[in-house]
Amino acid sequence: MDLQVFDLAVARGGVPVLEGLNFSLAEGRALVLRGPNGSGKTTLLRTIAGLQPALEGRVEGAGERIAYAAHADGLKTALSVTENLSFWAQVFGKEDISAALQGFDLVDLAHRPAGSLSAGQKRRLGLARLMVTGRPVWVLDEPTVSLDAASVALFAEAVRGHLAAGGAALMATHIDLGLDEAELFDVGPYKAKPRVSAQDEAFL
Ligand SMILES: Nc1ncnc2c1ncn2[C@@H]1O[C@H](COP(=O)(O)OP(=O)(O)OP(=O)(O)O)[C@@H](O)[C@H]1O
Repeated sequence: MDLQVFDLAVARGGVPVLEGLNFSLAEGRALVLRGPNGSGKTTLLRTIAGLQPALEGRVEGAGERIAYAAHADGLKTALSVTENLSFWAQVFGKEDISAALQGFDLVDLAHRPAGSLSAGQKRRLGLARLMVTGRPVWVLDEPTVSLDAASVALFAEAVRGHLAAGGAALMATHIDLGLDEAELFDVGPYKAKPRVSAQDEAFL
């Protein structure tokens, strides 16, 4: 099932930021949102993830098919790496966390409390959670923040594996992930519709 966006308009803080968006994302495909700071990528991803309502239009193939990773890591600091992943696996009705531990090079950190990890290690753990959700559509907001080059490569490999298994990924990122198979989607600035007063209307 494709993720599909039809004539979508999204707003942040009550202010429209993007409109007229149409795209679809098929199984096995990745789509990278590009656009300058403040152009509305986060707002779009939040809307697709169901965290805020659309202003106009609709999204299909989302809902419970989505695993969303945002700027906030959402980790439980007192729990170990293993406990964090097991907790999330349970939430999604899964058990096996070994692929996630290995995929994000967390085996040697397995017993460390999440709160004691470095920024990049925390980010790796946050992204590893995607792998234990079993959800097919990964929606990722700036997934590589704090990651070094080796960790970016691990992340790209995890996305590749997800796509190969029939998953899909929609992400906003300013860096080149080296995912040649990813398509690009440029989000443009919102163009406010001209306001026409009743007086002007008389002349139209
Ligand atoms: N909580 C908020 N309340 C009001 N306006 C907000 C809020 N968060 C963001 N905005 C504004 O909404 C617009 C879109 O922001 P958004 O975070 O979606 O952009 P972005 O493309 O993800 O930016 P970046 O590349 O910097 O992460 C910006 O003008 C921003 O200032």
